[in-house]
Amino acid sequence: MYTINEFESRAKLDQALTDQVAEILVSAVKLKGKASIAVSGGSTPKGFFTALSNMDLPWKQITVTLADERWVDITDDASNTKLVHENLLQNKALDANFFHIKQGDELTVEVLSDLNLAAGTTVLPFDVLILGMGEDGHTASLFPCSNEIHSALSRDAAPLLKVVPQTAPHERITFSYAYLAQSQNTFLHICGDSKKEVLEKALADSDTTQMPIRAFLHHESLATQVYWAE
Ligand SMILES: O=C(O)[C@H](O)[C@@H](O)[C@H](O)[C@H](O)COP(=O)(O)O
Repeated sequence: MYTINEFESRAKLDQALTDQVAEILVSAVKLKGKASIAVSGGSTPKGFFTALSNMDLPWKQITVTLADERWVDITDDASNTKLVHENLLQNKALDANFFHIKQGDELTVEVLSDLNLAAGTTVLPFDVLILGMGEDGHTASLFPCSNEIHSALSRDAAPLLKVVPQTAPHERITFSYAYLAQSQNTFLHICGDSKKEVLEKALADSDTTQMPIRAFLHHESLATQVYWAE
């Protein structure tokens, strides 16, 4: 299930999402002594990252990680790790912890196994998950065009998987649907009229392998909060 929140501007969306996420993270730290947030890459979240980085939160008790990553060097402009370090882990968020899902050069079975073990004990389940969405209805690196989509959407998937999209560059590592869907608070952050049309298409049908974002929108108990501005 889902709710749709529309905003007059991207700046107003960024601030509203920041306020909501900040409240959740503070409550989680008060309750558990720690909190975790998984964010997505792409061009949409930069304003949100900057706004959140300026919030006075208990950042030393908060771990930031990625819903997915391109398997490129973390100095590469395509790296989501680079994007997050340059836009979110700045200002007051400099003290936040970061869980690297890109480690080493090769995405081997051993690397995946180590990462799955580490993720299970440090960041899962996420207190906050920020999803984006591509024009093809992909989210995180759950790509409809990939050969791995069925396993990435299966309920018994491992936390982290390797995905090779056919219509987007780079090998990817992504958290699987089964683990992303355990997040305590899930937000879909999208902007622009074309993304609104993609959302309407996703809501109009249920085939999740065609549009993986549907697995979150049509989930029987997961309340995905859609934040949209033009
Ligand atoms: O690694 C990635 O690219 C993201 O995780 C991906 O899922 C992104 O959120 C969408 O492709 C939307 O990207 P834009 O915000 O650039 O439209």
